Amino acid sequence: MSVTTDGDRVVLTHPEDKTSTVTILNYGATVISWKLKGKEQLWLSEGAKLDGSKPVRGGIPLVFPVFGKNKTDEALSKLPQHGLARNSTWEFLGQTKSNPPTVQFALSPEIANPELTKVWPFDFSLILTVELGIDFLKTDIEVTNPSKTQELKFNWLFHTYLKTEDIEDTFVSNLVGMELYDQLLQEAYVDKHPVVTIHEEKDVIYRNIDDERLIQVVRKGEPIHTLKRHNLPDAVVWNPWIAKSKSMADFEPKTGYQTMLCVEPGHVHDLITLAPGETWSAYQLLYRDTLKYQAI
Ligand SMILES: O=P(O)(O)OC[C@H]1O[C@@H](O)[C@H](O)[C@@H](O)[C@@H]1O
Repeated sequence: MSVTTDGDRVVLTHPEDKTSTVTILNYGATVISWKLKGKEQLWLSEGAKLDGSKPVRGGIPLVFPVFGKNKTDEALSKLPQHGLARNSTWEFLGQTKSNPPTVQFALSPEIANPELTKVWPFDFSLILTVELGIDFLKTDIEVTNPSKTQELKFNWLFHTYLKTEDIEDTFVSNLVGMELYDQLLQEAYVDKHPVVTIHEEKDVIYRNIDDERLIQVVRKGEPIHTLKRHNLPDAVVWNPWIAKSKSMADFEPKTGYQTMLCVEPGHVHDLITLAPGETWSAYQLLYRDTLKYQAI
């Protein structure tokens, strides 16, 4: 059986390779594990709450309708950091394909976290599609504005926590020449470094990255993760490092920053606006590839 439901979660197993699996929590429709030939690809805090009491610390939390804290849009500014998708229980719609195993989840105001839809009273329909390839994981999102009268303004971001054996031997490539906004320095500049290395807290938003750039996480010359994006022009690179890790109660072990890196594809540099009845879609594709250094 390539798809099984087990209480609060759904597990996909690839029919041609039982060691490739993905586990999705109904809460937040959060991917909490992706094993590629038995090897875990995602980082999940040992202190992550999986009971719906707070967003999952790790895996692939979903960020909608706001990235971070919005300070300008009257309604969005009332939502907590990163919005309501990751702290609402989504509806499991079922399996759409058996090979590669593919499932869908849905979220709408009728079932979203009522505390949050109260402060952000907009109609929306989200469909998340998760496809487990034998050597890839694809997460697709479709956002529809069902309203007949109101525009829908939102951000979208896949808050992907990637695993690495050692962050100090790891770099991110193919972002050279891209403009970024450094959330710690609170300034924007063009990144001229050939690769992105992590040796302190890193919290930067790369903006308007060329679609054809494959973002690669490389450890000791080996590309351990390759990220292909569609309709997601921005990417956050985040590592909390020592002090920030200590400040997050659900970030465990406290040395966990040494074995994780968030590379978060999204549309966050401005708000997407959907007219009544319009739909927007995007995907992230995580897979193994050879080294593709694109100094475009
Ligand atoms: O603790 P949260 O709400 O999951 O956010 C974690 C991090 O998420 C990142 O996307 C942000 O750029 C960081 O600023 C933030 O600290």
